[in-house]
Amino acid sequence: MNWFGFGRKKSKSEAPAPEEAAPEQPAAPAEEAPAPAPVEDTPEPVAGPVQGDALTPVPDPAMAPPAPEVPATPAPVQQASASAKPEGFFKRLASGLSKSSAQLSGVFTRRKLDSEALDELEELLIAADLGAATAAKVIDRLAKDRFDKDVTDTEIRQALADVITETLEPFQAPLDISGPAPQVLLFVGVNGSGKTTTLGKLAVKMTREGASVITAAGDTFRAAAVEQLEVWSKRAGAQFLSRPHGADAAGLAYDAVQEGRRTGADAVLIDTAGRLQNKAELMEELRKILRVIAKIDEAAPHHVVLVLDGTVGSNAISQAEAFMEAAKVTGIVMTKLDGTAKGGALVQVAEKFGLPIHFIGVGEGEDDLQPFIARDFARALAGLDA
Ligand SMILES: Nc1nc2c(ncn2[C@@H]2O[C@H](COP(=O)(O)OP(=O)(O)OP(=O)(O)O)[C@@H](O)[C@H]2O)c(=O)[nH]1
Repeated sequence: MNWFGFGRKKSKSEAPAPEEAAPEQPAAPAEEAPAPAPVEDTPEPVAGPVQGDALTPVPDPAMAPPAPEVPATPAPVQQASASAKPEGFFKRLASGLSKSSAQLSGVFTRRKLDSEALDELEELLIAADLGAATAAKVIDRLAKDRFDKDVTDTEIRQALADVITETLEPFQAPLDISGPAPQVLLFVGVNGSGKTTTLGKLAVKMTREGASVITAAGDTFRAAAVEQLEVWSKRAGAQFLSRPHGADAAGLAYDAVQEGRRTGADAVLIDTAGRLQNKAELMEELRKILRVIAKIDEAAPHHVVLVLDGTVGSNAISQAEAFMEAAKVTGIVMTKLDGTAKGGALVQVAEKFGLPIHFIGVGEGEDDLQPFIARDFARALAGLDA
């Protein structure tokens, strides 16, 4: 299954190698893409003191997830591949979501489905971050079919899985990068949500499927993020672009898209900062990146992927709202579903925003980014077998 939609590996004639493409495909025409750097958007001041401020937590609660761990480098390659091989796809998903499914198992102690049992069940579903609407649907379904009857644990889990599947199926969508090359993907989200890791994992998946990929370390304020992306890019065999610490991220994004055109790359993946001095500044930086990229290709970025931290539960909604306004988000990846009992929040996010869900993260390794399949997610969340 190809989850990127860019089809088979391109032949040389379809996707010229960098050396072949360069002379024929210079930078875009001057009126479309002013060279050498974006002109209207002057680089932001990046004086030394900014560094300290840039790392200061944002006061807005919607923008600040609870103290994420952000190591300087991604998980070692050996760890990633060792954890990837032995288990099947569903087993890995189920083990990733085990904390969330365990959270729901407190539900299934009663045998007779009377009003009290239904109320208790509803409360537990809401506490598991599934949201009131989904909880009510599960309760309605059970009440309709099984009220005052004995129910088994499996029957309740099945009803839950069915409702979640029906709710999420419309949002199951591969990341389609089959459009004109280079497809430009911008990764946005609060700091620590997993943007850099997700971008790295995607770069690995894409290059494995035969795509030529450029990565751009647009989080120029966090040195570790740049190093982290460089490691992932080497692992993926992707071309990596960065700029000195504190440099203008929009300028880097511009260069990356130009480079993608010049080399005939399939995809340009641009990381962004999750935290600047404040939320307004972060959003302005994102808008600036969008403006600058559009000077080269008005259809770019083709995808704005919002990376949400699954461990924050329903707070993911307020995080998403902030980015929705500034960045015209086109799809969602929810990460860290392995480390949380709040995986049910994905259902709320989907219902609220109605955006495609491309992938979910169930670990730090390169194979821990799984295509989002509603039925599998629902069954794993409900603690059922594949
Ligand atoms: N357990 C687990 N950890 C993850 C997952 N995705 C990312 N992480 C970890 O979460 C931490 C933060 O990830 P990053 O990719 O650095 O987050 P970021 O959004 O780029 O952060 P900033 O650069 O500060 O904006 C790292 O330790 C990642 O390894 C996941 O699906 N599961």
